[in-house]
Amino acid sequence: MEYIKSVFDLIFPTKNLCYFCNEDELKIENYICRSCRNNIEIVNKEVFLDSSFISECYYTTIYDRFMKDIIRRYKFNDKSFLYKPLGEILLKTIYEKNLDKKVDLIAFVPSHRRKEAIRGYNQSELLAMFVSKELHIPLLKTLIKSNHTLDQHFLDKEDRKHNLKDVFKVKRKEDVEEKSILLIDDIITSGSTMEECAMELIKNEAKAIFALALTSSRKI
Ligand SMILES: O=P(O)(O)OC[C@H]1O[C@@H](O)[C@H](O)[C@@H]1O
Repeated sequence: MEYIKSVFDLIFPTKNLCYFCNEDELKIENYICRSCRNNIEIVNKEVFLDSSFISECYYTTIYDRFMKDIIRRYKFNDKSFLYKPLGEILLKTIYEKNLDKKVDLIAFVPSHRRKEAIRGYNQSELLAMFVSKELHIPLLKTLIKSNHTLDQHFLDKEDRKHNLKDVFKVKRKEDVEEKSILLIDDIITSGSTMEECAMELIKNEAKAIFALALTSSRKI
């Protein structure tokens, strides 16, 4: 029996490892341990953006020190594999708000190809891919970021709007026409990123945009 367990551990070395804290634990659920699960405050909250392009906008967890650290590691410390537990977390809001019943496509906030080349991945695309696979709803890849811009987190609210003006483009209008789309990002702060993406999708005759982020540092 011990022998079989050792062989199993060799084949699946990360089976009981928490993706967040790396501890070895038996009660791993959705890739994370009980203690890390307890540290995440799921709120499934609606954000009111005063937008003519977004029908509903939500975030899943409170932006506390724990979440801030997880997102920092996911985006800046090469921990792309965190898309799995974070994708599971997003699904909670999707089911709670019935977003899976409301949309035809899953989209993500694109990053500029230069930024993606440096980071090696787009964190929002990985989340959207995970959600698309779980829900069996097609992934939309037609929204692109055509210019390299300053990172939003260096800017104040007013500059965040101007920074992204006209940078998102739909490559093929026929991909979005008459479609209801779930747009995914990691974090909402001012809401400008979601708004600019949604505007481009609606300009290309998408039917409705539902926005969802893991968390929000916006004061509402
Ligand atoms: O546009 P706002 O909501 O202010 O800022 C959020 C964006 O800023 C980036 O760091 C995040 O990845 C997200 O795309």
